[in-house]
Amino acid sequence: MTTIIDGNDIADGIRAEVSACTDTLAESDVRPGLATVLMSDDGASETYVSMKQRACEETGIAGFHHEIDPEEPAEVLFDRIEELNADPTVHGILVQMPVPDHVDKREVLERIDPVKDVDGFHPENVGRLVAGNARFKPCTPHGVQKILAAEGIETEGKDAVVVGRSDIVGKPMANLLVQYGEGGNATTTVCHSRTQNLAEKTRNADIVIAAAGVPEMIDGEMIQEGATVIDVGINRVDADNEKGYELVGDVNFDSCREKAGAITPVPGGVGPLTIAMLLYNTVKAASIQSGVSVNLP
Ligand SMILES: Nc1nc2c(c(=O)[nH]1)N[C@@H](CN(C=O)c1ccc(C(=O)N[C@@H](CCC(=O)O)C(=O)O)cc1)CN2
Repeated sequence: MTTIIDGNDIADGIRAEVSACTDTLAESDVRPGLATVLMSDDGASETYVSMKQRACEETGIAGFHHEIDPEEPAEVLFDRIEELNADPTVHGILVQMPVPDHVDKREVLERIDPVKDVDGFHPENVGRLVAGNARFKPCTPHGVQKILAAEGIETEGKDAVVVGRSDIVGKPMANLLVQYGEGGNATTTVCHSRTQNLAEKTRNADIVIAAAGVPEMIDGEMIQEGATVIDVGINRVDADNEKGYELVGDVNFDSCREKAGAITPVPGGVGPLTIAMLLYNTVKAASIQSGVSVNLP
């Protein structure tokens, strides 16, 4: 029997833990604050930041939303980041990706104060993650670890294949899987657009994590019987419905669902965890900056 993993259910559990932490912080008059910055008119990005702001409201976090016209020069964004770095009511700063082409993404990430970098993308936080001393684990890969733990899926000694090498998912995911400790100790292969014989690699994997941004690229022929299949892809494809699009993952769900031991759907799989882990990191940032301890599992 294949387990269809319910990401909303797992995310709800984490949100409840976050709410308990905001209650603890409130006893010391600390209210975690998250600033989201959107410099884009992409519909998906607008949806994600409004979901993040709503999630803040629901868990006792103060949300501050900033929009910058995507035509503005990069300096406007850099100045805003500097203001947010200096604002003591803001514990976490998130610049929604992607930013416009004329803005250097790396410079954006480097300008965010690393103790407020709740995405975990600043080079200092990337270095800490690789060194095995993470401050903020990037939200989506951390969410995948939470899914595996919640479903009792062991990673130790298992063969894991990550398909995709993005800074947001692929690279940090592989780094987490090779760390010592729970959710790590996996023999990890990273595949990407130049990988030859991809199916040969994925077919040997106990755990396949698809994060390439290519709709339905992993099909049933590419996985082994009983494999865990985690679909990180969220692609909008044209559809004849009210919205004009539907969401599909990087995994062909129908072709993999019978063969997999466990599989995440899209939507309702990894996506909700991305938001939940952002709240988790925001509470952690508030705890670090205020010196008030919270119980974050
Ligand atoms: N600064 C960042 N930018 C981006 C990140 C990130 O972690 N930090 N990740 C992605 C997108 N993303 C968050 O921003 C994200 C994607 C999907 C979801 C989600 O909950 N998806 C739902 C479906 C939502 C819908 O209806 O469209 C699901 O899968 O069930 C949350 C966050 C890129 N940018």
